Parts: sequence; structure tokens; C-alpha cells
Amino acid sequence: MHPKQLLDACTELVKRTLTFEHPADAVVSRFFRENRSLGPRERATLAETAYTVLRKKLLFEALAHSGSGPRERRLAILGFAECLKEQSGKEPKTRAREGFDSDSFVKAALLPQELKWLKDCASIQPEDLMEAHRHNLPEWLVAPLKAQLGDAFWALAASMERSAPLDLRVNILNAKRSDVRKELEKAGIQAQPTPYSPWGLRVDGKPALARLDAFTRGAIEVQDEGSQLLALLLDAKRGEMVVDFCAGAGGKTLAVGAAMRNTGRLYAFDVSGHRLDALKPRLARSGLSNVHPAAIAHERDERIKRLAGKIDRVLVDAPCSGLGTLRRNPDLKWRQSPKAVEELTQKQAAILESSARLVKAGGRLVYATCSILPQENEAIAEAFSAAHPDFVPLSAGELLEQLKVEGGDALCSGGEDGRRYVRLWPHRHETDGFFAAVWMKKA
Ligand SMILES: C[S@@+](CC[C@H](N)C(=O)[O-])C[C@H]1O[C@@H](n2cnc3c(N)ncnc32)[C@H](O)[C@@H]1O
Repeated sequence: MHPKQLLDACTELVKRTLTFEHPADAVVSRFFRENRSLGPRERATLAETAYTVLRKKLLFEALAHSGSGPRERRLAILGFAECLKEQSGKEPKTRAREGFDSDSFVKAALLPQELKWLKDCASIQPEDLMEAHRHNLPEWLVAPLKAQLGDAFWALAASMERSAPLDLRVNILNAKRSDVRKELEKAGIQAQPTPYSPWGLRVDGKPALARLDAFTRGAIEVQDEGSQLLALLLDAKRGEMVVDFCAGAGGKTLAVGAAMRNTGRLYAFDVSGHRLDALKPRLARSGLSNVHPAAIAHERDERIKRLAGKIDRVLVDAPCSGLGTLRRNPDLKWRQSPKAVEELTQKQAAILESSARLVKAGGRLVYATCSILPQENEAIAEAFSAAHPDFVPLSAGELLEQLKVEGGDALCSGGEDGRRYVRLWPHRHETDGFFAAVWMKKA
């Protein structure tokens, strides 16, 4: 596709994502379905351009006050130029061999006056920008993040403007991490063991995985290292009765089922039958037969009542604002609101309350989110502890130590020993932002 046409397509995609009517990943997927002839590199440029605009929306909107032509085109030009620079920096050898030069590509796409405007924008120094144009976050999010992080707020804001690494979880039921690593290397894919999760591999770049044998035979699944750690924290054992209360498409379910070595019984509940449907092909690949997906009407469903007091381990990966995943879902910072978060906290408390009824004496309860807001995390956990003296809070740091996670203390915060909760941050741990609290039901 000619650079001019690609920029036009980027402009259209940027326009659609900025309506915020649907999640950006759904808008991008739909756009690709409507334009099936797009090649992999064009798709990558389109998606990254749209995501760059979402990540740096406040800065780009300020820059787009100058220049000429439709506003969406100006925003798309800024995202397009940045994305191409990034791409050429990441794969210099391959693309240089193909004669690709990002500057000439951008030049070929732009009108002369647009090129001049882009150069003027690039000459602005970061220190001359207003604060909001440097952090690109909505004001309502800034105060709670600064209160938690102090000066490290800026490192978080910068990390949220980058894309997340590609992490894989090796299915320990049918593969070994070291073998899978070698197999990927043979396919030209470099990967390193993740620093904390014993199941993880962090892949260089963003290679296509779906056609790899390791993928089709269920030896690997794409899963952020942080998400793997939450499944690990449940520490589900062979032969146990386990519930994944908010299983969704089953990222954590699959990890927990493999940790149970395909024994016992693992119920995967969710109110969304649609999400549970997405678990089925993954389940088929994984070789697990101990997982029982079931759609529930709500958290007080009859099925829950029947299992009350019978379950060894319950994982509550609660619906949340998702603000820990801004590297992957940058649109969330513009789609969420304080009101939506407030509503979510009520849902989270209700789900935790109901799911706790399942836990048997001596059993374990894990509450987790991919949020970085204390009201969805520590506040929910502390209110639950206060209302339930029969649930003993466990130290996440101690549990990670028992699970032989090296440097596990650095993943934790809160409580008397500073290790009560798992608290993962993109700028500190290179994972999405995650929270987890663990309790044991008194015998
Ligand atoms: C954070 S997502 C789960 C992600 C999933 N555990 C994974 O690792 O891929 C939260 C899930 O909670 C589900 N949910 C929302 N309300 C619920 C409820 N009352 N009871 C059970 N699940 C609920 C949503 O449908 C969504 O799939």
C-alpha cells in the first residue's frame, strides 16, 4: 500500500477509536475484518498509530491546535510518525535490508506543509510542555497515583506510554520452559525466562504465534507475567476442588488447571457466557480435562449456594477498571470515570462476599484485580478483613517466598510487614498493574 493510502487508513481508524463507543481493540479488529487485504506490517502500523494517539492524546491534541487539515488527520500524522520511528528502531537489520527508511516513508505520506508542521512539533522540548501533556492521563487519575507513588508517578506515566512486552506462559502439563525456549529459538523467536514467574517466557518483539506448533499443541499461551503470578499465588494442588469465580476467557483458569496437573475439579464461573465460549478452544489446546466452565446468572447464583463451604481454593479475579493494563488498553484511561470506578467497587465487594462462602475451613481465598487504584484494591481487601474475622489475612510476600519466587518481596506492599499484598507496577516490574490479597478461612 502506498504510504499516502496507509496514512488515510490510519486517519480513519484514529477517527473511529476516538469516538470511544467501543473498546479500541474491538474497533481495530473490526477495521481489519472490513479490510481483509491488509498485510501484517500494514496492520501493525495501523494498530500502533491508533494506540499511540490514545496513549498521547493530550499532547497530540495540544500539538494539533496548530497545523491545517482535519483534526483526526493531524492526530494520525503524529501517531504514524512516532509509530514508524519506533518500528524502524526495533528491527533495524531486517527493515534496512528491505530498503525501509521510516523518514522517507513519512515524507512520502505527507503534504509539504504537513511535513513542516511535523518538524515544528518534533522540535518542542519536553520541559517546555505543560504537565498534562507530559503524563497524558486524565486529571482524576493523577491525584491518586501521585499519592501512592510520589516522584515515581512520572516513571509510571512514561511506562504507560510504551507497549507491553509479549509474555507467554508455558503449559507445565505438557511442556518444559527450557524446551519451549529452544523450540522458539529454532523458529527464529528469541525469548528469555520471565524474572518472577516460573512458567513465563518474555519474547523479543511481537512475532506471530498462532501458527507455531508450540501454540497449536497447547504448549504456550499468551499471558502477562503478572497474571501468571496471581494464578501461582492460589497455589492449587493436585486433587483439590477449586473455583475461578470470574474466569472470563480463562487466562488464569488454564494456569491453575495445569498447576493442579489436570486432576481434581476446577470450576470456571463467569456471568458472561460469551467470554466462557472463548475459553473453550484454549481449553481444547491445553489438554486439560479438569476444568468445568459454567455461566452463572450473578454472584448469588444457586450453583454457588450448592458449593458453599466445599471448595479448597477460590480465585476472585474481579471485574475492575483495568487501569493496570493501560499499555495494552490505552483507551481505558479515557473511557473510565470516577463514577464507573465507584460502581465497580460495589460490584467487587459483593462478588468477594459471595465467593468467600464457597471456601471450606482451612481453604484459601485470593482477591485480585488489574487495577492500580487503592479503592478497588486495598480498600476492598481491608473492608472484607474487617467484616470477616473468620478469614485470616496471609502475607503475600511469605507465600511468594514459599513458592520460591525470587525477589518476591519487591512485588509486595502494605500490612505490618510491608508484604501483605501483591502490588505489581509496569514501571517497576515490567508487568501490567496487578493487585492480590490472600486469606485463609479459619479451621
Ligand atoms: C478481570 S475479568 C477476568 C479475567 C480472567 N480471569 C482471565 O484471567 O483471563 C473479570 C470477569 O468477571 C466477570 N464478572 C463480572 N461480574 C461477575 C459476577 N457477578 N460473577 C462472576 N463473574 C463476573 C466478567 O464477565 C469478566 O469476565
